[in-house]
Amino acid sequence: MNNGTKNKITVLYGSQTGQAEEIAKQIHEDAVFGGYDAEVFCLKEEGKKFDIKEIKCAVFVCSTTGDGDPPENARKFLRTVSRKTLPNDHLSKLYYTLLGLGDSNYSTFCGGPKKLDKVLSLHGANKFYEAGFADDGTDLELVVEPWLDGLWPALKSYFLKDKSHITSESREIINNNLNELPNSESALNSNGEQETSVTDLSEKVANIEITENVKKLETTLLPDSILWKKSSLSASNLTLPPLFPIHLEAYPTDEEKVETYQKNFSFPVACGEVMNAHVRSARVLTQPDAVKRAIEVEFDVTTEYKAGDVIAVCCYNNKLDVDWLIERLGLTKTADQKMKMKVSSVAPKKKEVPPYIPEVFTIREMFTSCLEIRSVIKKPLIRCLVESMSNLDEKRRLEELCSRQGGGEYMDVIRGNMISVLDILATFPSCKPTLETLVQHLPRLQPRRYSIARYGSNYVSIVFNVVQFERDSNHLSPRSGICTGYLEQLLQPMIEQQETEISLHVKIFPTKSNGFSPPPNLRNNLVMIGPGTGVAPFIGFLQQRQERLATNTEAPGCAWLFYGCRHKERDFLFQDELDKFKRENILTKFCVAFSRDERAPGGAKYVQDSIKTNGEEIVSLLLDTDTVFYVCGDARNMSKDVRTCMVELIAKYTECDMESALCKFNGIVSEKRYKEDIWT
Ligand SMILES: Cc1cc2nc3c(=O)[nH]c(=O)nc-3n(C[C@H](O)[C@H](O)[C@H](O)COP(=O)(O)O)c2cc1C
Repeated sequence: MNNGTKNKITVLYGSQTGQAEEIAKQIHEDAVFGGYDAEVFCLKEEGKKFDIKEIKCAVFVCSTTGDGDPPENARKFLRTVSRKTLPNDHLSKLYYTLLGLGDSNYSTFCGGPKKLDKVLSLHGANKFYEAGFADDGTDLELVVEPWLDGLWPALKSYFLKDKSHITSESREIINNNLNELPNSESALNSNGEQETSVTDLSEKVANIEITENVKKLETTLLPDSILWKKSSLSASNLTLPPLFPIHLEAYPTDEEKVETYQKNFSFPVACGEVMNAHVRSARVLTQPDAVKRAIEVEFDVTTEYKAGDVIAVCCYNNKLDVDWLIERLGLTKTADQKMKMKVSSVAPKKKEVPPYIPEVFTIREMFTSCLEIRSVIKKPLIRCLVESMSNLDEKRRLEELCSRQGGGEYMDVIRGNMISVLDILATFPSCKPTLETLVQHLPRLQPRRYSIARYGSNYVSIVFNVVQFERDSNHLSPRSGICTGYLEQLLQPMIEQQETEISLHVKIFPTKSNGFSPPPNLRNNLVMIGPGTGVAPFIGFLQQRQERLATNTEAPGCAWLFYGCRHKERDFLFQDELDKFKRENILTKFCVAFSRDERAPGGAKYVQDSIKTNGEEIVSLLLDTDTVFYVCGDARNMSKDVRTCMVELIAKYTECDMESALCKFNGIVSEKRYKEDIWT
């Protein structure tokens, strides 16, 4: 990749929850490694750290938030460059490319980066490499990796050649790269976009689900063979990704150790300090025979929260996983010694120790609280692991999995089974990576975000389901989700004793708004759709409505909740609270669906069945500009089914075809009257 001369690249990012920022910083690092004179800035630093009019070659990485909006830290930049007083071609000296991040579960896919792309080109900027739009709803890597593979040759051409030819050439590069992947749907069209429609999405999701179920079964039946699955590449020549040297060095120290979580290094999503919140109470909301266990935990807080706010919980890796990893790496003897980390003296300039690694740490603590040891392993780390292997068969298999030719197998075997570095270490005994390799390659352990349910001047509560994964290929105990497993284990003594004498603390912090907050006026009609733990934020919405109603003088709009769970007697969350809200007319309408109970004829199974039953009224609310719809919960099925249901109802009750109904529905979304807070 070394480009010989010091050509200058500026990487600019707009990021709401940190993914675009992370990718931008990686591009910057790779560019420096490749010999470019590279710099990286957040878009909000325009006018302070960089001046867009002075930049000749920029790589933008930008995500989407809210309903197709640019991230908060990109908005001022967009306003600045599109100021009416500026000449139309004021960016004509700028050559740029753009990587957009979005999620096709949302109705305006990649709205933020597409806006940015449009604004840049409207003001005369020239594209030297086709934009890529990556989908967090399926897998960002599907587009990010081939886009990055194409970026370097495109940059090289840009610095060498006549710029006017570059766009079509680079489009070819990225499409060729994408076509190598199993999911050729991801190839970009001539506008560099991935288009999706409501129906495309539900088909795609159905297919993913079927494959996932098959894979789950394979995982359970043939745990040891997932990574050894017969490869079609056994006779192929392989092209491996570049091998980045390890530039970190850990060494023992006698220095004093100060207890900090990830060195108190800031989280991009934070909008306030991390606090060690005291746990006021914890209770299980479901019955013991429920399929999923839902827990509500209440924290004492000093920051005032309001309905619709989201908090982040700092979590820790599972102790069994950490112990196993330490033993597997042969680090048992040194695991509790005080260590420091430095950049090795032979490393290229500008390399640094990850800023979230504490000055003085123990290996055990670092694996517990700093690194994602369970996240899906990425190709650059696999490439590094290859170097550490002595067994040739094992080595070849890992080479296949990280090779360009093995793109399909990587997606299928590694991503499809959520294979982590632990699984690789368990399957390939000759793999012996150093501690430094893992610190350099494993991502930072991220806090997990939860919408607040109940709130008061000095407390908030959140609700979570304990996520259970079937089992692992490495014979460790069945595992839970990282954060929900951590919370469940921590809270268990309090749950069992049903008292608050036990003193527990959890590190939490407030996060930037995601736009999912109740309408400003009580006169607005409110339609809430939240099955399962998706009901949590609506408890806060209803609590706020109750407070407003107590002092209100104007006529309030309606408040309608569609809720769903499996069994009335087992997992009906907040039943007492919701019944009370209904009795007191704070909730004006309440529809509940039970998916696994014997139903009376016509009884609803899913929320969308209840919505259909009330179709005419729902459509009149959709068309009423005083109404806001909120959907919270599962992105894979529920949110898509509800959206399809809304479009079908519009078609039926306004007597139009599906295309015009979809158009009307999209209009409602862009008016920000249909909001979603969904997760996969
Ligand atoms: C609250 C919220 C709203 C979002 N809204 C959209 C959206 O309207 N359209 C879209 O394509 N993606 C949307 N996304 C998906 C993000 O853009 C995607 O997950 C991206 O990878 C996040 O990158 P970031 O961490 O740099 O912000 C949304 C994500 C969140 C959490």
